[in-house]
Amino acid sequence: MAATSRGTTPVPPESRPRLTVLSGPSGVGKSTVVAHMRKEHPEVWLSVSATTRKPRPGERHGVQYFFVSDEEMDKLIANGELLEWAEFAGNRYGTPRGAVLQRLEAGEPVLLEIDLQGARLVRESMPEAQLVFLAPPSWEELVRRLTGRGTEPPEVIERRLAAAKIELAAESEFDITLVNTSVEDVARELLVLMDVV
Ligand SMILES: Nc1nc2c(ncn2[C@@H]2O[C@H](COP(=O)(O)OP(=O)(O)O)[C@@H](O)[C@H]2O)c(=O)[nH]1
Ligand SMILES: Nc1ncnc2c1ncn2[C@@H]1O[C@H](COP(=O)(O)OP(=O)(O)O)[C@@H](O)[C@H]1O
Repeated sequence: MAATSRGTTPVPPESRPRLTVLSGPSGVGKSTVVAHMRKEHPEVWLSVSATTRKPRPGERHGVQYFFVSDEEMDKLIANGELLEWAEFAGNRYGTPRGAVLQRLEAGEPVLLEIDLQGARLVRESMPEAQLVFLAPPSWEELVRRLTGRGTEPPEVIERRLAAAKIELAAESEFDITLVNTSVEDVARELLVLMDVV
């Protein structure tokens, strides 16, 4: 039989790594943990979402997000191009479907960093996905991190903290909770959960 490269041979569904979803309140440290994890394990594929949020200083189109207009987001939704999408604190965010399915089919570990509403939608459409909740060591520490990041004005912080209360109350819907006390520890635990180490 002719040899086929790994990239072109779909891995049978039963031996594919599961899709992993990481959720948790804004400011808990999701991006920090994921960046730490991918520094040592770049093979972990992180989906890049589309968002109508404006870029923060230093954020680049196609890296942290695909920054799209309201009209472009309308089209992505209407054309069924998103695996899930949700409105969070006044902006829309969605996961491009095609890239995620391709990576899973190729047998690569895939990570989505999305909000609670998105995690619930993934649970419905892909029940085999594992849902991981990243929790802060305390409410006070969450407020400190979100405020200390200095990327949002006070009214946006208020909105995100209001969302955080709802998200923290939904922790039990997740398969596992990791408390973000140490970035290194959480990154390692996630790699274990994703079968990468
Ligand atoms: N449902 C959904 N949520 C997303 C997506 N991308 C990002 N989010 C979530 O949207 C929320 C706000 O993200 P962002 O504005 O980048 O703020 P940050 O997470 O506090 O840095 C976070 O909970 C993200 O996990 C997506 O594609 N779908
Ligand atoms: N374990 C931790 N201990 C202390 N500070 C942390 C920790 N994890 C993240 N941070 C800090 O908290 C802030 C929010 O982290 P970030 O990764 O942007 O959160 P999220 O992506 O969940 O919104 C950042 O300033 C980050 O440096």
